[in-house]
Amino acid sequence: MKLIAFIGYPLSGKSTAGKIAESLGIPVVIMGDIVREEVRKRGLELNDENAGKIANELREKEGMDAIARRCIPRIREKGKKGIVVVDGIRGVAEVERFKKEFGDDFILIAIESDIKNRFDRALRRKRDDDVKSIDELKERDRREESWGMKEAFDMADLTIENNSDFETFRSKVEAVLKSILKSIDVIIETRVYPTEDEEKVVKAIKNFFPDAEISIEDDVLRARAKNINHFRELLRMQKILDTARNEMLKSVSGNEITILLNKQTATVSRINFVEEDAILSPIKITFRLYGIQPERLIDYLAPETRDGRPVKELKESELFE
Ligand SMILES: Nc1ncnc2c1ncn2[C@@H]1O[C@H](COP(=O)(O)OP(=O)(O)OP(=O)(O)O)[C@@H](O)[C@H]1O
Repeated sequence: MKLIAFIGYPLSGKSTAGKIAESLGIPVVIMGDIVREEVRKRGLELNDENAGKIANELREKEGMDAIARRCIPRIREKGKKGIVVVDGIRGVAEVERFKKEFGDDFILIAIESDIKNRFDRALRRKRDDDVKSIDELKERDRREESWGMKEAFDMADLTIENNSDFETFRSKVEAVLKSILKSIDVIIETRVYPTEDEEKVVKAIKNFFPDAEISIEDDVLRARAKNINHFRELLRMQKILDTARNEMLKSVSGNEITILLNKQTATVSRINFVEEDAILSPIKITFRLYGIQPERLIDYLAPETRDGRPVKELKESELFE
């Protein structure tokens, strides 16, 4: 499952982005709910002062990532549909906790908004606890920075600007969320034996997926890629669409397609499907799909053929529409 979080200075538009996500049917876990529930559980009156106190107490007793940790079971429960937004990240410890728990499936989106725009919004919103002057807002920015907000902001995977009107913001957030909702992650894994040349194996992976981000640890190479078009091109050049189609059709499991490829031929850009290889570990490639039917990806990568030619070619835009 994918976990998305928005981070930004006060009044930048984080909750608004969460509401836009909700309007697309994406479940949202609100970190503040954890605090509010704790306030209620202790029989205290539910107000900002008590919420602040309890939040600080939880962080003091259980660590700066206390609230993030308590959110995880709820996120997993709501994440059965494949995607969840978590609203309310404040500090770097929370970002690190989610990164540790969800790895590359955690996507941090920064919302950038000028102080002047944020202050104008405070004046318009008039919530009791909203700032009354720009100096007060600067003070709040500093308080959030003391929790590591700036470091967290700098760790974001992407940034959305919110310095214009609401409709502009909505369309930007929707576009980003839709691209995450309908997406393909290529997850690659293979063993690198001490007798093998590490560089050669890395090259083999890049031959298929040039955008792969690769790491090697304890003799295991792991990589992630997004772009499948070079691989698709190779299937055509090698004229192995039928084989590829059959291999992939029999390897569908839920929202994943997993294939095994020969590592040695990969070093010369040749795609060879293999069963489990006893001597050299094959390259295991998993296409993990979000919002896309596996059969549709197979139609895109390796369409049915007649007389050696594709019966119908899908465009990339049709894959994601
Ligand atoms: N582009 C925009 N145009 C007009 N109003 C906006 C825009 N973006 C946000 N707002 C308004 O600004 C206010 C602050 O937005 P929001 O509550 O989403 O910010 P936040 O980052 O969650 O704030 P906080 O850190 O204080 O919780 C809200 O009243 C929201 O409706």
